[in-house]
Amino acid sequence: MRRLVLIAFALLLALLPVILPDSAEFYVTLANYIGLYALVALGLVLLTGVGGLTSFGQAAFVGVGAYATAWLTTAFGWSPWATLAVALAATTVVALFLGFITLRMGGHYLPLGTIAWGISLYFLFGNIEAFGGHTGLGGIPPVSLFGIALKSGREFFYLIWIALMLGIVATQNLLDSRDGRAIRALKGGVVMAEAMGVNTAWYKIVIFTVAAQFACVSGWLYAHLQRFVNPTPFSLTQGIEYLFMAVIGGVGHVWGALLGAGLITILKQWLQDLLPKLLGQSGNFEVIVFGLVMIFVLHRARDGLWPVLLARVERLWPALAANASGRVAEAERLPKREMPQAGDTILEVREVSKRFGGLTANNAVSFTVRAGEVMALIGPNGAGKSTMFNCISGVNPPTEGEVRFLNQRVERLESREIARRGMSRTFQHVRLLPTMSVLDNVAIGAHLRGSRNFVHASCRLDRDEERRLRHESARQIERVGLGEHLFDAAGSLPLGKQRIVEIARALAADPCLLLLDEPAAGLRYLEKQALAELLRKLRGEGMGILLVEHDMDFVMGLADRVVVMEFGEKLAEGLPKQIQEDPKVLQAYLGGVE
Ligand SMILES: Nc1ncnc2c1ncn2[C@@H]1O[C@H](COP(=O)(O)OP(=O)(O)OP(=O)(O)O)[C@@H](O)[C@H]1O
Repeated sequence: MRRLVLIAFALLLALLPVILPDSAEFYVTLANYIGLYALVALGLVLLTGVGGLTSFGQAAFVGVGAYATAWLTTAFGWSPWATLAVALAATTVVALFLGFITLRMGGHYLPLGTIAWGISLYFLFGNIEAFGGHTGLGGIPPVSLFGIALKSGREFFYLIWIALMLGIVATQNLLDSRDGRAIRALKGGVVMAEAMGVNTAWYKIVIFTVAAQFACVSGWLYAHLQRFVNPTPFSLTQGIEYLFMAVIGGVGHVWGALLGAGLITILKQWLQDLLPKLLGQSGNFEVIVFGLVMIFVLHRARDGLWPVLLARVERLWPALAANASGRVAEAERLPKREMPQAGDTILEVREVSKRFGGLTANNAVSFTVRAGEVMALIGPNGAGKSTMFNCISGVNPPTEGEVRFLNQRVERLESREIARRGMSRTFQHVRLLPTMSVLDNVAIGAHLRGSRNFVHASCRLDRDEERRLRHESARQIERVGLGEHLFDAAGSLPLGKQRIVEIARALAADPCLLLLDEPAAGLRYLEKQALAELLRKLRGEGMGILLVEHDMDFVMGLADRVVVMEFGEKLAEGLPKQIQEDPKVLQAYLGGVE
């Protein structure tokens, strides 16, 4: 049904310039500007809405696209299509340069950084003599398509809206892929994604560059529509307006870009006409009202208007609602990693210490884990167990000591590099992406088992691999007993089940060493038994399992060996029975447990 609505929308768009009379030229112009703005806002939906990276500087990239073509076509007589390629290349270079500098900054430094380069580029356009200074450049030739020069707004309409629709489809495809899951993890899930092997810095650069290129195409189109450019439309004010469009439309929703651009463009135009008449004097009153409307909308609909609108429409017309249950298609199994021999030492922790300022969370701790065994790390609260997990998995490297995984030192490697070698983990404080389905969350675990990149994803050339990744993820979810929750939002499950989803995610990586941080917390008796059964099975398949757990019955019934920690130090190590009888352990930790 959704497809039908889209086709109807596309038909309506295609007919618009034909059915509008000559007297309605204004509406064609308005539609052209909405299309141009929506293209920039689309980039911001990806960058800010989905990726969580706020940019006020997109107007500057619009300027790069506009000035590149204005200058090259007027000064050197280049064809506009050649300048498009150059403009995109120039934007990529500028975006990579600015991205490398600014994307490292967290918190409010990133938006400030984007403001800084937004202003710099704006003044650069105004101060380069070849660009006509603040007066600008005129005489830009029209774009020709199949020998037809697109001189009128009506002709140009098609070029703008085809570019926008292609952008929307490509962005939607991208978000619905392996790379899309990685991008969606950027907002609030960086540590988890890195531990699953995702190179988050790379994906930040990718979305930054893609958003810049959408802006550049918009600028290129703008220059050939107007046939004249000056720096004004590329100022910081316009950059802020683009951000408003994305936020008001619906930050995380691709169609929100179009809604936001449409609403803001029409509202501004309407207010510009209406307010001077109402107030009886001219002035920029629309800016004041516009600001107040923005605050009101942001207050009432934090995720923007698209989700609100969609929910309303779906209530009135239920057939339009997306099918949340979906289906996981059969697919060929992904190749499996070769497992080490059962009994081989796969992890060796040697004299590992971790200090946080004056606090020593781990002090010269050593132990090993073998393939095909369950090693439990136990100890009272604050003993340093989770810190040890972070040292081993590269999330927070040790201050001193060595961690050897599969006979190679890994203590200075990034967590994604360690994940690539076959270590996978869960977190004590569950790190799922709550609005994403259980299936999508688990598929992040399988990230390293795919190789198709964002270009393949945008063009839908990744479907075969994607089917295999989803099939494998569904298999792991079934395996941990959550088959009926495949399409539920991960955040809607009880905490105990969310922990199990984390185990499925870790298993989707096909690890040879599994690090589980309190997997049984929040589980009922039968669920714990099922979990213990699963872990025994994995052990039987040759997997090494390192387990932090407070439930002593669970640990003692499952573990092959136990390491006890207290105050950051190793207190004891041995078989569960030895540990249970060790007087030091009984006194310091187990106390009443017989
Ligand atoms: N990032 C950090 N910065 C400063 N101190 C930290 C940090 N992480 C852990 N600590 C401290 O290190 C000590 C060990 O904490 P850790 O979480 O490793 O213990 P734990 O054995 O896992 O405890 P629990 O069973 O309660 O999870 C605690 O005193 C904790 O406050």
